[in-house]
Amino acid sequence: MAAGRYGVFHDTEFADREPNYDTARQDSAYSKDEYDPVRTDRWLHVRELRERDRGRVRHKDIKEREVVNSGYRTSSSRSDPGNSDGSGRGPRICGYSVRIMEREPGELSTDGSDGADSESQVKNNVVSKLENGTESPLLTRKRKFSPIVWDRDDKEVKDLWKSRILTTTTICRPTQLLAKSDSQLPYVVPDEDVRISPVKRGRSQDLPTSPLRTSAEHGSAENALCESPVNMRYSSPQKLQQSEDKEQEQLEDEDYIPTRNISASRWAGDANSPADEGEISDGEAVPKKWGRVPLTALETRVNKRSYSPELGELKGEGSGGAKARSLDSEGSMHSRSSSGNCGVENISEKEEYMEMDAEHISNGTNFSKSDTNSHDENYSDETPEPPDPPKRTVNMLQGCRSVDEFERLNKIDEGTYGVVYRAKDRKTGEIVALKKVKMEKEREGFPLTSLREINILLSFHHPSIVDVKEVVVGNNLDSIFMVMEYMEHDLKGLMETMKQPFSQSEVKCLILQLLEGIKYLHDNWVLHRDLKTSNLLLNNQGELKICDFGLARQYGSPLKPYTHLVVTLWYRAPELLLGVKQYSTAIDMWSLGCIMAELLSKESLFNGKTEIDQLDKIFRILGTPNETIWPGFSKLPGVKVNFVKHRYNQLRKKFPATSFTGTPVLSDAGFDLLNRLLTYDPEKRITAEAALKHDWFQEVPLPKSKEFMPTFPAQHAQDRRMRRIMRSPDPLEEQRRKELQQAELGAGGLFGIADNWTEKAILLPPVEMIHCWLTTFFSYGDHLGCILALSSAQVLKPAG
Ligand SMILES: Nc1ncnc2c1ncn2[C@@H]1O[C@H](COP(=O)(O)OP(=O)(O)OP(=O)(O)O)[C@@H](O)[C@H]1O
Repeated sequence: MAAGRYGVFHDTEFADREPNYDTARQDSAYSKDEYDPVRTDRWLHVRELRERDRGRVRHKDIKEREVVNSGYRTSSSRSDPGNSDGSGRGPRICGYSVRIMEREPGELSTDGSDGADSESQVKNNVVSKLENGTESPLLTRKRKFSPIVWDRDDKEVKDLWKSRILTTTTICRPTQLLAKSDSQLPYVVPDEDVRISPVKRGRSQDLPTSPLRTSAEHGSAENALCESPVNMRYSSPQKLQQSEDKEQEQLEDEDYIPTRNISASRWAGDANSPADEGEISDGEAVPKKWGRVPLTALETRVNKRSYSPELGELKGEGSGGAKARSLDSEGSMHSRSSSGNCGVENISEKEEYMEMDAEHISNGTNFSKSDTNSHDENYSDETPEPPDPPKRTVNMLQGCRSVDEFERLNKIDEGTYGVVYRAKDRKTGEIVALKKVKMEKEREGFPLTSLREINILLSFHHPSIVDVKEVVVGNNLDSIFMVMEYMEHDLKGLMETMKQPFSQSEVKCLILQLLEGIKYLHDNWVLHRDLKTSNLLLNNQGELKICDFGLARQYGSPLKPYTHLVVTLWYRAPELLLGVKQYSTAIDMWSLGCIMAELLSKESLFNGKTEIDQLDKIFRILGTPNETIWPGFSKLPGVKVNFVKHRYNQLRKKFPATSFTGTPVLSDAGFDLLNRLLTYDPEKRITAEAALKHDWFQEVPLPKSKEFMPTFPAQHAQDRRMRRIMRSPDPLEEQRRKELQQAELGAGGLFGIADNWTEKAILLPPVEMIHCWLTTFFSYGDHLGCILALSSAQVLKPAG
């Protein structure tokens, strides 16, 4: 038995808790030395070095991608990864040697099949693979992607960027950014020294070796492009360097932004092509679909001085970037024809583009003669201080689809950062979810939470992570929508409609998928930081997907201090509640423990009203921690008050092994997993990787296969949020409702005034809604829409 966590509590309740520590991350193959930044004589050497290293990195990236994505491509299908018969049976439960016992319908058999008629087939497909020593792709997945994440707390970043961020922001896929030629760059035109993101360059070198590091230390220009999709005004490199240094001094809670290795990104590929799935086809990934440029504002003033080293890089290797560039060449300053057809590759354009790029590379000058402030010129100059850069106006919206191409069906839900609609793609008929980024509170630009979310979701691709297909703009040109795959349910809403909680085998199916998604995130150095049942989506194919990456962020080693005000209270780890700022993946694992308990019992485990109350609720059930079970506990910032000493862990009472009273039951193995997830000491808390291998998933009842998961009536027929308000006594929800109703009064509609009215009305409790309808019913005249809107607003006021 572990000496740690529950040492002071009842022995019977804490059998063998020794955590599994052999789950250290696998660092990438990149060595530190290999990517030491080129610091001196930048522009005399940087191109040469970059080209040389580029080839080397690219080669590695492609190789890694092939390995990594070959697994994920399989798993990105609707069936489980590794399931070659497409039956959805996953390979994750491997190597069972369990007796066939009573099984729930759809429960996986001991060989990982679900016991359906194709059991033997699955056995062949899955088990033989394992016998051959081939691991599940999910288990062999290595950290690969490096999304662009705003790495400071929002407040900090905002303060820092106040003087920099324009009121408009550009959201681009990395390939789109790269695709821009010098003169095309309306986004960010960085210098070697101009770090657009609020990153401390020096600190970023503390990072473990990884593909992230590769690009972080290489050409900063391309990195900056990717790091910062925010438009900014430019000062001279020196000025910026000075201000940057100042900022560095000022910021205590500094984070780094490990920059991405673009060639490792799936966005080097085409969303439609195999490359979208991470495959490199003929050495070239074709980002047809993402040739569009999702932008938020019509016009943005940017620095004319530009440099785009990624152009040569991508072209040189013939990877997807070349085609992306040809697509994004629309609207460039080279008077390339703007076909408006974003999804069609124009070969001649591409060739022309490449020629220009070659010239650019060989001559060391910008290929646009008009771009007098080319990067090269600046830096080949003995005096690096350039004249104030001329500004230009660029149409930012070219190539971006309009939200009008979607037919709005209904509002699904409204969160803090966005309103989510169900909509239909008019062209394809596909049902999607549109998440509108809330802009009204963001006077200074694009919401950072949304930037984070878009960056991560566009970068990541995993069956357990909701897929963002593209970003589209609204008619006002100041609204941005994420087009996501549509999921029928979220687990919170679903459980509210269920009479019985999920069975153990169903919970196993859900938790396994969740663990796979979390493992993927953690392997890619991302913390979700807001895992909760309402952020877990479920479709009628039994697939679970994590959504809402607004609080997600990258982390590194050594850990940096981050804000502890993350994670919805009920799912917040004790170290966060106690003010720890250097936290890591364990915070997500705690949330997962809360989610597991909630799925089993259909009730939230710790539903505190305040942070203190939350801690109290945790301590009451798990016992009050102490130095023995959590070394360092007494020194935590929040441990100033004397907490009531609860000596016993009561968790087993909540989840007994057997029950005659309807209390949810949990086997010893299941209870062990739950305990390991809810371990106080974050160092000892189980990791996603270890949890995936936990015995609970290998004992009967086995996890249900996805296709045998129960289906539920679609929730989209009504506004999920309203339904929750009506049914849920959740005080947090109530508070949220009030805030949202306030916000609604000032919020503009998505599809015009009438729609706005609908939106407002639908948020109202029934009586008020009826009142609203009556009011508007008697309205008349040409300005009906306006009257309706006003009426609804008036009715809404008292409710707010
Ligand atoms: N792809 C999707 N398909 C269907 N429903 C979705 C989808 N994405 C989100 N939703 C619904 O919208 C709700 C809010 O979405 P999301 O959590 O992304 O917004 P948010 O503003 O970030 O919320 P929060 O306030 O929790 O941070 C979810 O709980 C879910 O019910």
